[in-house]
Amino acid sequence: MNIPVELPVVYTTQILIPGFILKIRLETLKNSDLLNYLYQDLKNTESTHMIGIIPLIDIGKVDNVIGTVGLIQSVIQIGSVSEEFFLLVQGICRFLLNETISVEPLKIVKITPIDNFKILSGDENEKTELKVEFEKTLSNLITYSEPGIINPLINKNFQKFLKQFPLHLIIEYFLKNIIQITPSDAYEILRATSLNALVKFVINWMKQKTIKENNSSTFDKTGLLSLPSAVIIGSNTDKKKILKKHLSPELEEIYTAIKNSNMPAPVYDVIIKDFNRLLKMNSFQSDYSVYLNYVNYVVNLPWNKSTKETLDLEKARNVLQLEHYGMDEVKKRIIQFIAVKILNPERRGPILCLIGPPGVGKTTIAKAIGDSLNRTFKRISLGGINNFSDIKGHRKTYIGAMPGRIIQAISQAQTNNPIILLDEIDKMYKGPNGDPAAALLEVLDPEQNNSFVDSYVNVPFDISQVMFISTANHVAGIPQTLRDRLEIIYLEGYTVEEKMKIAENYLIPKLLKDLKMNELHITICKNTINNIIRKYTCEAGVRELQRKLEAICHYIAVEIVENSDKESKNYVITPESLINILGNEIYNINNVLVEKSSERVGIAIGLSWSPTGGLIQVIEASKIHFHKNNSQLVLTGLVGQTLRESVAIALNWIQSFAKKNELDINNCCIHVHLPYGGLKKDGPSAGITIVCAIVSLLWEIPLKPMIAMTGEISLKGDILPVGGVKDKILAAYNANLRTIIIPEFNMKDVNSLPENIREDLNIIPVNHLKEVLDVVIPGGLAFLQNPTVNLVPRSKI
Ligand SMILES: Nc1ncnc2c1ncn2[C@@H]1O[C@H](COP(=O)(O)OP(=O)(O)OP(=O)(O)O)[C@@H](O)[C@H]1O
Repeated sequence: MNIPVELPVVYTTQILIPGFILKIRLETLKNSDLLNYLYQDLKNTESTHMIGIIPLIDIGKVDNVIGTVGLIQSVIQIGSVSEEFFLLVQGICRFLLNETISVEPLKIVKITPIDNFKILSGDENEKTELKVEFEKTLSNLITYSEPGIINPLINKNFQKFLKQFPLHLIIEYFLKNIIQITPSDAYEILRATSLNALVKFVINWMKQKTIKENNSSTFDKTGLLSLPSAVIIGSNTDKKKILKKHLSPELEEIYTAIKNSNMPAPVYDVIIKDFNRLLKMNSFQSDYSVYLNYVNYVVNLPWNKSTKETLDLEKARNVLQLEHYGMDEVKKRIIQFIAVKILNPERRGPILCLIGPPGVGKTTIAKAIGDSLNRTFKRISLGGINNFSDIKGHRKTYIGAMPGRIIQAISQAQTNNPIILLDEIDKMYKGPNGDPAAALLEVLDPEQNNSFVDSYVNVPFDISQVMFISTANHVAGIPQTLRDRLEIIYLEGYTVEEKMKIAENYLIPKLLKDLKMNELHITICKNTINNIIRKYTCEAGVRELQRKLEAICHYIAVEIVENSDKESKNYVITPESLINILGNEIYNINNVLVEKSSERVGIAIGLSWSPTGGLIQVIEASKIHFHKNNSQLVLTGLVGQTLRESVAIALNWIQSFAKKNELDINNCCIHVHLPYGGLKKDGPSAGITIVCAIVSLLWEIPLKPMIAMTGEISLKGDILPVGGVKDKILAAYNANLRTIIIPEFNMKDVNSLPENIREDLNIIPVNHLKEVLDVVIPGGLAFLQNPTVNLVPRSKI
């Protein structure tokens, strides 16, 4: 195929690699010139219909920019006037960008195609070494990896497989059929500009998947393993004793493992003693299995096995950038951490703690940190733990004794320097059997953790090389002593726009890959994603959104399977089709109330906070003419004690304010309701919203439209600070509310909002209820104080 030397190029978040097809989503408005060009190009049968696809991460770079020449398979437009269109592009070959020829209307560049992937380069020694390493790593992978990674047919006949096919085809087979390519892998594969580099990539991948990689490589080097010298001297007699006795295959295996374990001398002595005790026991004795399991477990801990860490800023930046949208603060901190480690590899870094609402990517970014450092990743869920032994283990003599979670994670990782994620550190609590937080203190203390003693293992194990990262939803749930050891990074919820980008570029491609669905089967329009976010989810993160997208894919899967003849059909999911797939809209009620708030009296828009992030909480007030208890207030909407008190304070303040302004409100009964009656609500921050709703009702004037508010009130009308302001502002922003009233004390929270959002908002700081009323009442405070200043027509309740 002839590759042109000049090509129009586009930058895309997803990465196209040769031999693969990619569906690219582009905005029509921004890419209208490209669209016109493509239509002309497709009409012209002589033309080759090619464009260059360059990773967005390389935008602005001039040197060493590698892209892929893509053959346009089709241009998909949904409807006649659509905000977006899709390109189906097949990756043909890599290219090196030489120079930019023009920028407008299309970016055209001069390229040099790179197409040398059939043979290895370099001298013969180099080539043989690479081949031998590939074969050895594949053999290790087959022997030690978890089942299912490699096709069983290759497992059986891998020598034949290696002989039968040339190396470049084997590599291609790996890339297309075995490796689950992540975005950062795709970038690395794209930038591998020779067969040698691709082989190295596959070797590295196989090493990561080989559970006992370090174990086998130490065997292979010399075939000999030395014991610590102190033990050799001290253990001669032990050896004799052991050799005298005939060992069962089980014990023989443990003995070999002891010899090869490379454990420190004092530990070796302890274990040999236990092993000897085992030899003296009869296998029918009740203790026998306890000692057998114990010795077996301890011996197989990764005493001297560590993964070779990659400290490469460029690679780390790419992995973090390509696998997660946004999260700049965390990414910046990780890059600093790696830079410090490059300068001083011995330095122990801080323990990062990522705090944020559910589904904002805390766990997955921690995993990406593991990938960027090439360290094994293990997650320990601490949610619900209430026992000291969960962290520190039980003594082996207990019935059903087990090591603690930390040692279990290290044992599973089979390396002494994994990244361990302590997930949900705020959800542990103290139970009758001790405080797990106290045990964690020892784990995280750099002074103590080089000789951490798990009660089950009962000998010191050095966990100082482990990198701990923790996550939590609320800082308040973390015990103070633990909090002091952590470097806290806060993650905010996402805006609708950010969620859309995450859905388009991360969640949908990942889902289709996980479900092994062909990306060509399904097209989810931008408007559809927007509708799902607004009407079917109510969250700060993207977990619910991910579930809804998954539900759509499952729905299409049934269609594809039931109508196998339609397999090549592209299912387009439009906003209208959502009702069939996801059912009725779930979260639109609040939006309706928000929109109606400007037409009716007695409605104010408040902001509340829940563990899932900020929420819009409309508050309604209406008059009822009598109530059976002669009380002045009816309060509904599953409200708690603090909220109840806020309403009482609000009424009290309004009474004195009304009196001063000669309005008699003593003879009416007011009903205050907080919609979503099924959800419990509490807290003091609804104070100002309640006052505004009741004032609007009593003075019979609708509030100015689309103003959201939060703030606690005192009896004298002062506004007190509240919590969760950042999340609340984000919720207001996502609901298209751009004017937000907050307590002046909380203005510091506004600084940590992303700049583009801050600029788009009109945030009004207030100190007193009168300032609030001056903002929300048409005509301002003057209207309330002198109702004859009738600026707007009064409406009826
Ligand atoms: N910025 C982002 N870019 C790409 N994907 C994201 C981003 N944020 C979240 N996700 C995706 O959302 C899903 C949920 O993320 P994750 O499980 O890491 O959330 P979490 O913050 O750890 O939640 P929890 O507090 O409930 O444990 C994952 O599939 C993750 O990949």
